[in-house]
Amino acid sequence: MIERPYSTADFREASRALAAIGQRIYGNGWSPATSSNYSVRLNEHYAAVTQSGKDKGLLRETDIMAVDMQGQAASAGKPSAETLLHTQLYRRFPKVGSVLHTHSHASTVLTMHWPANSITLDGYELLKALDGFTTHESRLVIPVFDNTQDIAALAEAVDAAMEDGDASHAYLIRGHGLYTWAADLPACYRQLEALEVLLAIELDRRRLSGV
Ligand SMILES: CSCCC(=O)C(=O)COP(=O)(O)O
Ligand SMILES: [Zn+2]
Repeated sequence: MIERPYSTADFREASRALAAIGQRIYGNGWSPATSSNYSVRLNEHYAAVTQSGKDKGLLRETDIMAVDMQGQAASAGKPSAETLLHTQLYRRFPKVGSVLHTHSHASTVLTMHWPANSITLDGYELLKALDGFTTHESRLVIPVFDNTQDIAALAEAVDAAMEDGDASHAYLIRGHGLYTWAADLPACYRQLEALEVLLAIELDRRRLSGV
């Protein structure tokens, strides 16, 4: 029997959980038209990630595969085209256990209409859903990176920004979407939900105030 470099039970559990969370995220409208990718760390060297091009509203356990931390396939399937954006986070932060990426209406409009290189969420009670935030008197600065089809270059740019201390919980890619990460999948989903709702609120506020 061939020994896998990760536990089969961990891979099955991660696949089951990712399929369920994908359907939930799709239901919120944040992963349309096969967009988005999701992952869970299996151990120091491997992660479970969505295969490329899967319909997230119909996501099944068999749509998940294993990759190493260089983004290379470690089980059957074609990994997400954006796998390097997941493995960059796992490599940089040993305590990160899950990464979720979405393509919401709010993140797309906010980053396309306003040319700023960051979006600040300030004073919201819902910020307390994020790890490390204990009061509404808080501020989260979310960096915005320009979109590119060169995912390796984008992963390097994100890594360089993190070396400078930017991007504590999430970052945005202009006209593309949101990446967020946390210690495990439930915490990452909670954070994603808070951020997507806050980005939608931020968009509404900007529209109402005509800025
Ligand atoms: C149809 S969305 C374009 C690709 C993308 O941005 C995305 O999130 C999905 O890519 P994947 O390879 O993970 O399916
Ligand atoms: Zn994407």
